[in-house]
Amino acid sequence: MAPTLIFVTGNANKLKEVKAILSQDSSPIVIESRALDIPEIQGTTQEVAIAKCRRAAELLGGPCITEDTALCFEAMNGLPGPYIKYFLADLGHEGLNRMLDGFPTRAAWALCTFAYSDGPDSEPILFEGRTDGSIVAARGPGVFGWDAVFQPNGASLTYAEMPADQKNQLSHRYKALKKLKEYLYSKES
Ligand SMILES: O=c1nc[nH]c2c1ncn2[C@H]1C[C@H](O)[C@@H](COP(=O)(O)OP(=O)(O)OP(=O)(O)O)O1
Ligand SMILES: [Mg+2]
Repeated sequence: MAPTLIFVTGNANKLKEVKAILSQDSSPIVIESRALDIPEIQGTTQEVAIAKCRRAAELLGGPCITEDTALCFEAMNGLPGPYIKYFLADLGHEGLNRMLDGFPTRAAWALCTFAYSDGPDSEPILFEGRTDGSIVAARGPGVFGWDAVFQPNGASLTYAEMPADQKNQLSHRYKALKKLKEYLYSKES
């Protein structure tokens, strides 16, 4: 039996991608979503992910997964990282590009951290996926976050320009979800 998991997120685009990535598999994990507004602390990506998942498990009173996405600029030692949501909201695509003007590199990486908790009394476990690329002038539809300004290494398209299946085969989210899936299946057997 494929496990049913509650994915706590307020982001409809994340949910859509997670469902699409899971459906690439023959025995998919079934996701049910819950949009709870959970405050996010400051700290490393791991600290932010653990605190959010722990709180989600407390609120639900049972097992759940959460996901945190960071966008890290090499020129800034990994910042904005987990704070990218606020940088994007205030600066937009153009402002993110301008942040890197005058720096020697526009290299960046997208980092996805899934957290799994067995319930309110367990410590969340983390699964990370990273895709390296660079920050470019926006190309493609501005539907999902910073997709239009992130071009993975080796690709000629930004995340936003790629067909969904292409992004879902190389993305930070795909790589992290693969590790989570392996963990859940090994736990079952
Ligand atoms: O693949 C992605 N491609 C482009 N943009 C993305 C992606 N994944 C997350 N994003 C954006 C959403 C938010 O502006 C920030 C992450 O913040 P983050 O706290 O993880 O997401 P969120 O608050 O929207 O949803 P949640 O309720 O799951 O915390 O980067
Ligand atoms: Mg969030």
